[in-house]
This record gives sequence, structure tokens and C-alpha cells, in this order.
Amino acid sequence: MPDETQVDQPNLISFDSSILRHEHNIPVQYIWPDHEKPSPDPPPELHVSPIDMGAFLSGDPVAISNATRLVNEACKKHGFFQVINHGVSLELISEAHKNMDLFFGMSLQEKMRAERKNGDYCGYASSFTGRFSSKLPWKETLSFGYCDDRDHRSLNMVEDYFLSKLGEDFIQFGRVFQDYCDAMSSLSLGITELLGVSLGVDPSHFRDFFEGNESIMRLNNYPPCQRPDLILGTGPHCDPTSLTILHQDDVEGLQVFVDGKWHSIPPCSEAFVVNIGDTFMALSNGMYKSCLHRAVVNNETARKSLAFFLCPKLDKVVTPPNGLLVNNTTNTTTPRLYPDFTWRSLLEFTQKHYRADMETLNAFSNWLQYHCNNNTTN
Ligand SMILES: C=C1C[C@]23C[C@H]1CC[C@H]2[C@]1(C)CCC[C@@](C)(C(=O)O)[C@H]1[C@@H]3C(=O)O
Ligand SMILES: O=C(O)CCC(=O)C(=O)O
Ligand SMILES: [Fe+2]
Repeated sequence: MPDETQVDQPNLISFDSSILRHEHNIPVQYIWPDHEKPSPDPPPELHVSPIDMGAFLSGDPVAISNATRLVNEACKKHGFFQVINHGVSLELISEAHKNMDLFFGMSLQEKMRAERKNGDYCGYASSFTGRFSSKLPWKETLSFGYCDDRDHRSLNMVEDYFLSKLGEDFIQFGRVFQDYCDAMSSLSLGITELLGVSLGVDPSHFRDFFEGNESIMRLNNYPPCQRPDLILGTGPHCDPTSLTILHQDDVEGLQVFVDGKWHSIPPCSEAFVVNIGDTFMALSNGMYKSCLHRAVVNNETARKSLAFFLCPKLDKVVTPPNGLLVNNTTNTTTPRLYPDFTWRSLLEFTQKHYRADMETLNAFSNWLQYHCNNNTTN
């Protein structure tokens, strides 16, 4: 099922943030349809429960019961919560922000040395001008792969990536993001344990499932825009990945669609915003929601965010645990909502055939069924 938004053309217009931030005439490719344009009124705030991770991991029964109740409520309703007392050093977070600022502060030509190639999810992308032809996001991103290979920690995949793409001057940059990804992976495994307990499955089930995770780290820069009412930093979408762990700088912009309207999640420097992605929604057989969200832009201040997308190993089969499907007391089984799939196939679907949006998982399920029945993979 080809998606008309995925284009095989060279760059239509280049997104040089140092120029576009002053531009009053917004190129038409960045203008969103009226029904998707952000509202000029400030949205209501979404109450996102703060979860004390340290207390949960300490094994204290009261803390476990509080954390699992809050997470269960949040994930059944919209899939967004925050973690505090998370154990990631504030110094490391600040180093990651400083290095991100340094990277995005470079000239377009320098950043293009790490250019993201079509069909690949890694590298620097300035507004995806070569990938899509309309509803372009007002952002530049730097994405890279991370593999949590505890037995081969010397592999240092992130450090090696930056050394090979950008050279020796980026050794320190690579080290900071290697450490940051290691910290994100550890934190996300703790969160999968919390999610498992809250779903009533074996606490180690999801931790084991995500062992050796092949995740994605992404740095986002949303430059100011003279017409923020026409554009979006990131369009409305559900993350196709499993869990997203987001750290925002101090500029507001993240919005979540709950109860029929957009709500903001204001930044909080000591907290990470966590959300359930489509792959975890499939793992929970639809019990936990992957919710529509977007990022808006303002006309004064650039906004930056760090997103760690937890993903399983590429060929791991995504299937809900038996405990979620079979009720031994009533001898009943709950119908499956999604077919089994591998993260490799869903990732490929979002990179080659379909631009991730609010319908990704359903579109992918249909695509998978069609291709299985017709015995084709293209
Ligand atoms: C696997 C991924 C695809 C995207 C990056 C990660 C997780 C989220 C996806 C994305 C952010 C959803 C909105 C559209 C998108 C194109 C973007 O604006 O960046 C998506 C990413 C992508 O395909 O590059
Ligand atoms: O920058 C943000 O606040 C959100 C970005 C996002 O949703 C994403 O990259 O998937
Ligand atoms: Fe997202």
C-alpha cells in the first residue's frame, strides 16, 4: 500500500533553520490543512501522574501498589505518565542538552555530514523535505540506533556511529549519548517491569522481552516560526515504537489528544514524560493505549527535546503474554486485536510505505494480512 506522502524525489526546498526562523512567507509544503492547524488559544494542561520510580524499584509494597494503580489508570486512558526519582543523573541530562545545542547550532552544511538517507531512520534530517511532499514538520532531527548488548558493552555503537559519521571531534558527543542511551535503556527496563506488574503479568516478562533492545534515540530541534498558527513541529501521530521516554527543555510544545481535545504537557526538568507506543499497545492486546500527540512551535524561542524510543530486538515476535489472553478461572480467552509481527516489519512499514500517524497500527495490520495472504513482501 504505497503512501502518496512518501516521495522518491531530491530535496524540494532545504530547511535551513537559521533562515526559515525569520521567514514570514511560509513555503506551502509546511502549511497544514485547516482542521489540523494548532489553535491560537492556550490548551488546557493534561494531568500526567508523576510516578516515583525509585520507590517502586525499592520493593516497598505500598509504593508498588501506588505506582501500579496510577500507571494502570493512565495507560488505560491515554498512555501518558511521568517518572520522577528515576535515577538518571541531572548532570547527564544537562550534558545531553548541551551537546544537542552544539549540534543543532552548527551550519546546515556541517550537519549534513550526518545526513539521513531515504529508507533509513538514522542520521540528520532537516524537515524531511526529501521524504514527504506536504504537511512537512517544522523541525530538524538527529536520530541514531542503540543496542543494549549487556554482554558486549565494549561495542559502544553510539560512539562508533558519530566517530564514523562526524570524525574525531565528535568523540565526546558520542560518549555523552552512549551514556545517555545506556541510562535510558536501564530506566525503560524498570518501566517495563512496572507495566508488567500493573497488567498482572510476571514482573520479569517484559524486562526479558526487551533484553538486548534495538532502540532509537532522537534529538529534536523546533526553530521558532513567524507563523506558528499555520505549521506543526511534529504532526499528529502515535509512536509506532514500544515506549517513548522524552525529556523536554523548558519551552512548552508537547500536546496530547484526550477526551476530544488537545492538552499540553508542560516541561518539568526533573521528570521524563513516558508514553505507550503502538508496539506496546499490541503487546498488551490493546489494554494500554498508544495516544495521539503532536508538537507545536512558537514565534520566539527554539524548542528542543530528547526522545528515546524503546524497541524490541528487530526479529523478536510481538505477541501478548498468555496471562493477558487466557482466564483460567472462567476458562475463557480474550480475542487477539492484532496479528503477531516483528518490530523489523513495522519499522520498515513506517520508513518505506507509510508515514507514521494515528492509524499506523491498523494500516500495518491490514498491510501484513494482505501481504501474508498474497505471499509478497513488497
Ligand atoms: C520509528 C520511528 C518513526 C518516527 C521516528 C520513530 C518513532 C516516531 C516516528 C515519528 C516521529 C511519528 C511522526 C512522523 C515522523 C515521520 C516524524 O515526524 O518524525 C515519525 C518518525 C519517522 O518516520 O522518522
Ligand atoms: O518533541 C516532542 O515533544 C515530541 C516529539 C515526538 O512526539 C516524537 O518525536 O515522536
Ligand atoms: Fe511521538
